[in-house]
Amino acid sequence: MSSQEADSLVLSSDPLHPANLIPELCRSFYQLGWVTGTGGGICIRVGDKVYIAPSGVQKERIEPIHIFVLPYPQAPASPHTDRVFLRRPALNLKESACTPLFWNSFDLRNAGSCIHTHSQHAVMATLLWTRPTFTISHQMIKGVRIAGTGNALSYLDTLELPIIENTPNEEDLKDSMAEAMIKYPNAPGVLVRRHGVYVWGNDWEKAKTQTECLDYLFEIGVKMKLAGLPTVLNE
Ligand SMILES: CSCCC(=O)C(=O)COP(=O)(O)O
Ligand SMILES: [Zn+2]
Repeated sequence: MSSQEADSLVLSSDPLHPANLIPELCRSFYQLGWVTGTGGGICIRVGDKVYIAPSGVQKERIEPIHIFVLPYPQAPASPHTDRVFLRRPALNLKESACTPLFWNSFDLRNAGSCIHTHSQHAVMATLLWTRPTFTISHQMIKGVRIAGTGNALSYLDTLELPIIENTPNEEDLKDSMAEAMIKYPNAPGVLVRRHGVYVWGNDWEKAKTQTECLDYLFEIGVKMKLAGLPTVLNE
């Protein structure tokens, strides 16, 4: 593929093209405090193409020409096997370090999008819930989907979200995230202690609304815990 053809994968006048959406969504996530200080982000998969932002850059200033495009599926990359790209930015950029974790959402949940936030609500939740899961019930948040079923969590259900331990080694985080996703098939996301959360959806809209719902529940859950209130009734 020529570099002109490769660039055409990220240049579109359609505002809903993933290469236009990722910069726009990252700007709004920055306003929410989800991608402060370069961490966090979103990837979008449309069929056999995955669109990913660069690593370690101000996420609120990304432009379409900064977006990486990878084929899906592809053999898992390791330090010894290079990742395959359909398009790389001309600048000296590297794809998001979250790429292996985003891949978990495609491989294990057939996701069309995955969001990673460093929201302080998520981080506080991982500090106040010392067990391996965050739990909350009896909240009028109707948008939380039970992964795999598409059904919404009801007022009476208890949301249980796994918390994995953070590690400086992203390969370890990939494996423990995958283990948590297998152990908690209904969970719509995975919290990472002292770090943030990964949330996925069938498409970017669902990943975004899931993340909004979960962030609301983290925030209110943290406030309830700090006020000495139980977050799960009849526990
Ligand atoms: C184990 S993933 C470590 C990277 C991370 O958590 C993060 O938020 C960095 O994101 P980037 O897209 O800037 O590589
Ligand atoms: Zn992170």
